Amino acid sequence: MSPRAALIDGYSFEITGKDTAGLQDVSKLLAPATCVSIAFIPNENHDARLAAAATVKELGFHPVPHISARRLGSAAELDRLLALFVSVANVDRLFIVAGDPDVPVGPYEDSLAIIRSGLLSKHGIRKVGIAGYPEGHPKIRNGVLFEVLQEKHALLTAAGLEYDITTQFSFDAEPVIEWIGRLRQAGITAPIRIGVPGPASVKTLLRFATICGVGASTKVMAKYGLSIRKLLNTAGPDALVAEFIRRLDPSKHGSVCLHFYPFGGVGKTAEWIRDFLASHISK
Ligand SMILES: NC(=O)C1=CN([C@@H]2O[C@H](COP(=O)(O)OP(=O)(O)OC[C@H]3O[C@@H](n4cnc5c(N)ncnc54)[C@H](O)[C@@H]3O)[C@@H](O)[C@H]2O)C=CC1
Ligand SMILES: Nc1nc(=O)c2c([nH]1)NC[C@@H]1CN(c3ccc(C(=O)N[C@@H](CCC(=O)O)C(=O)O)cc3)CN21
Repeated sequence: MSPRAALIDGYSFEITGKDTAGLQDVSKLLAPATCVSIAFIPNENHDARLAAAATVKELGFHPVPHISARRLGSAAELDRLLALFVSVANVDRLFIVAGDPDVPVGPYEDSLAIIRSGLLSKHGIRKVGIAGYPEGHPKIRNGVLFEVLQEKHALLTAAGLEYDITTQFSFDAEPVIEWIGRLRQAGITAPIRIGVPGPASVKTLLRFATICGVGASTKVMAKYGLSIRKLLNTAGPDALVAEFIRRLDPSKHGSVCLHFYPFGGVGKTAEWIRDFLASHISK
């Protein structure tokens, strides 16, 4: 494997319950033991999330269920859900996020509340993923995001839990590279998974950008190959990933790899990864 492919080697992948059959179809294209996250989206229930985790495990991958703090009704619900993830899919890692609701439906306001609950250790969780926002968050001030990141670092480290940071997807490498540099300067050495979109139509990418609160200036859209006059065109992360390969320096930016958000296109994303690795392996 060339150093150019090192960024993509160790990549992770994200699905929803509805992508399970699609993942089965392309499972041979993905590296064994890939971390596959299961998003906690509002129109799916726990049964769908559990079935997805079980399939991910059966296919030889590591299931990484998302836990959305604000969408949980009670501590008992979280306790039961974690027990089920362990029993149906041997889950030992989770991605903990606050979630999009403006008002929490139950007792957990944010991901720190889940980390503090003690339930992770109770269920044998050893690795935790948390979110990072190189371009900020529409509802959370940058100062708060940074303080919370440092608090999570302190709490997770003190609890003896390994953790990594997955970034919100982005169409622009510049702010992501800058943000990684700032984190490293602040002494945060955790592995970072850079969120990148899989290949999808311009229409799909813009719809998900809206759903997830990700902005895209005209300049950034043009650089990524997104034209609002050509909504049916497909745009892939080729140039974005090439820029990361060109500019990331392991001695300065530490452990960094890619996290793919396929936005419904699990097959297309898996093929993109296979083709990318094939074209970089000998270079
Ligand atoms: N990056 C990802 O893959 C995903 C991101 N999200 C987004 O995550 C956001 C924050 O999650 P974390 O980074 O875990 O934050 P967090 O749990 O670390 O919270 C940081 C601070 O922001 C506040 N906050 C969190 N969510 C909020 C919301 N929806 N509205 C207003 N204030 C909020 C919290 O009260 C806390 O003060 C969610 O709002 C959502 O937009 C949701 C699912 C997946
Ligand atoms: N703010 C925010 N919320 C999230 O839930 C989220 C992020 N950001 N960033 C990255 C990932 C992407 N995730 C998502 C978000 C929504 C769907 C979703 O709603 N899917 C719908 C289809 C929506 C559509 O096609 O318009 C579905 O039914 O699968 C899937 C994955 C979860 N994550």
